[in-house]
Amino acid sequence: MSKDTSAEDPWHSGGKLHPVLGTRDPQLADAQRVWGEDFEPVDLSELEGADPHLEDVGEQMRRLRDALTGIADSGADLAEAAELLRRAADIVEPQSPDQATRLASQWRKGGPGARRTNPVGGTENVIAPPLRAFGHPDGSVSARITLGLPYQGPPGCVHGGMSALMLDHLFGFANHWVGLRGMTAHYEIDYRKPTPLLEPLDMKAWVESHEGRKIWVRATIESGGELRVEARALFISANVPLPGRDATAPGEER
Ligand SMILES: CCCCCCCCCC(=O)SCCNC(=O)CCNC(=O)[C@H](O)C(C)(C)COP(=O)(O)OP(=O)(O)OC[C@H]1O[C@@H](n2cnc3c(N)ncnc32)[C@H](O)[C@@H]1OP(=O)(O)O
Repeated sequence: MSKDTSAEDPWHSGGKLHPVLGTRDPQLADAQRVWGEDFEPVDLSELEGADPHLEDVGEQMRRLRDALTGIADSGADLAEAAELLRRAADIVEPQSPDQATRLASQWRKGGPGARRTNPVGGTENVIAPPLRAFGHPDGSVSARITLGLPYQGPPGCVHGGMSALMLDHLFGFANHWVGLRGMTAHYEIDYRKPTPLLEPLDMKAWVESHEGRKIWVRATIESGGELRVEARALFISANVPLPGRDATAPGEER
């Protein structure tokens, strides 16, 4: 059976998807018409963290990131913090292999790939919000996030590039959730209303159709029940050479 992740997120209580204004709300029956009667979304559960200390460092770095942005006029004394951070960097840097080595290590057979380090959902990446996606039995995926000052574009609003980044990533999950995989080839986005900082954003993405290597996807961002951003993209199934390996073996792309 398909996995119902609704209990893990209060927004999804009852397993009902939040209605999306102005767009079609795809249902399991629709998905089955596209994917066949046997349609069953794949498991999108999170990977276990590699190291609790690494997870903790990521969490503390994000706390700092959020606390530091816009602090300049507050009169805060940052001398001790700067010294502690210098010491932390002095401890970690000598232990960290060069980036090419780490890249190859991520993509070793059975490795995590970029799941824990990507710039959108990676809990080990300080620039990631991090966004967590949930899959639904109707074939869509969703995420809820409240973004703070580090992601500001227009005054009090989310940077449009950040919205585009998050939705592109969610497209990837929408593909994955229904057993497809591709790269963004063409991407269109409409910013319908400003997207606020400091308020929950409800994101949703789904595969609308696919034919051969082409996968058409759609996504939305809502806040306060209002549509803020709508996006459409064409993904093309493609294999990418894996860092540190001679060639991409079939079935080993990620
Ligand atoms: C759980 C995992 C979560 C992770 C989420 C991560 C999501 C991240 C998503 C991304 O960020 S992907 C990174 C950004 N994208 C890229 O870097 C892709 C760069 N582009 C390419 O590598 C190639 O253009 C591509 C592989 C997409 C296609 O090249 P190909 O040489 O394999 O295909 P080709 O150019 O022959 O096109 C195949 C078909 O697609 C069509 N096509 C390709 N690009 C198109 C385009 N831009 N617009 C419209 N149609 C396009 C093309 O016309 C053709 O149609 P027909 O078969 O009908 O002739």
